[in-house]
Amino acid sequence: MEFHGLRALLRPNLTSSHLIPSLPSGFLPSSCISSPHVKVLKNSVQSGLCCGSPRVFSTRIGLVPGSSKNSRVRVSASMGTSTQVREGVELKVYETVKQLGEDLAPYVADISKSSIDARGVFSIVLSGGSLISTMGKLVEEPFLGKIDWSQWHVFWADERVVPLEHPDSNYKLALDGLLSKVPIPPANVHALNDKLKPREAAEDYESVLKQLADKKVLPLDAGGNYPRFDLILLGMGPDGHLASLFPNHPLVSKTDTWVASIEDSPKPPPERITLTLPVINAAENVAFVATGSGKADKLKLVFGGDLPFGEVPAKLVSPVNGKLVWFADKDAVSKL
Ligand SMILES: O=C1O[C@H](COP(=O)(O)O)[C@@H](O)[C@H](O)[C@H]1O
Repeated sequence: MEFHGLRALLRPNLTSSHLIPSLPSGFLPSSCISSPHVKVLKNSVQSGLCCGSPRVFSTRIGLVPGSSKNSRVRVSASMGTSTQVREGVELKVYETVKQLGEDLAPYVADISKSSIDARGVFSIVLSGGSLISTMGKLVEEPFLGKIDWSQWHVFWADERVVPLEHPDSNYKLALDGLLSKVPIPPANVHALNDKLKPREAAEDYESVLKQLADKKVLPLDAGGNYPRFDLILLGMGPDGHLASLFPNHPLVSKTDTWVASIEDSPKPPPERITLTLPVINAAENVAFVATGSGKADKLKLVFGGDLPFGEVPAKLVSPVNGKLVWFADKDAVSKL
């Protein structure tokens, strides 16, 4: 499918207000965030005057996630800053992975609280890979005691089709690092049916989501087409993939299902299931966690100029009616 046609399909509500306005200073300053590690800068990002940091990363970009083709904006990131790249898209940069984890925990806890206050439940989608190790603070006080874990519903952005106790299982990774340490009702942890082949497993996972949509645990988006998760947490692979949506793979442009299967994943194991891109873009909140120099080349492309569709799948994440936050460490932004 041709790029603009697909983008319109993925972003049916796209209006000019979703596009980057011309920004004289190259970024949209916003009010300060009460975080020990992150400050939103006031027009001083590029000089590196804030936070006493001499190190400034910046890149001239043409098309940030979801922007219009003609938008031009400079993304700058220095240590300890939060830059509003455009309306609804924020980039937070940390000196260390530990500091990133200390900010990720209150971010998740705040969305959990506001979702439970508003709807009585919190739907959170996890990924595998390096993400889980950055979530460790959540199982410590004050978060452990403050979060209403009984209302959490946990899902996966992607899962490897292996037994749930297999070391490659994203479920096992989350169970060992997070879920076994918090009192989430087991019935609210929505894992892959590991007795099924990839295609059947994807269909089964989609039917679980649809049952939860019928029970109003998962609301649908404005068009009634896709589930609207409260929070989707994603990692980005060194090749720019997210979930199990790999560069230039046909699954990147799949829009007719909520969950899809893949049997030729370029990253082992080859058999997986994954949420499709429009489901990710229907979420209320999406956060990427990208750490390490291995992510730097692709992060530069995510915030850089136009690319052929699907070359860097992470670039296509742009919630239609939600917020996107990138949590990155200094190594990941080293090429911005
Ligand atoms: O295979 C996968 O990789 C991505 C990225 O992992 P990372 O270790 O580079 O952060 C992950 O988000 C996905 O869930 C997983 O299945």
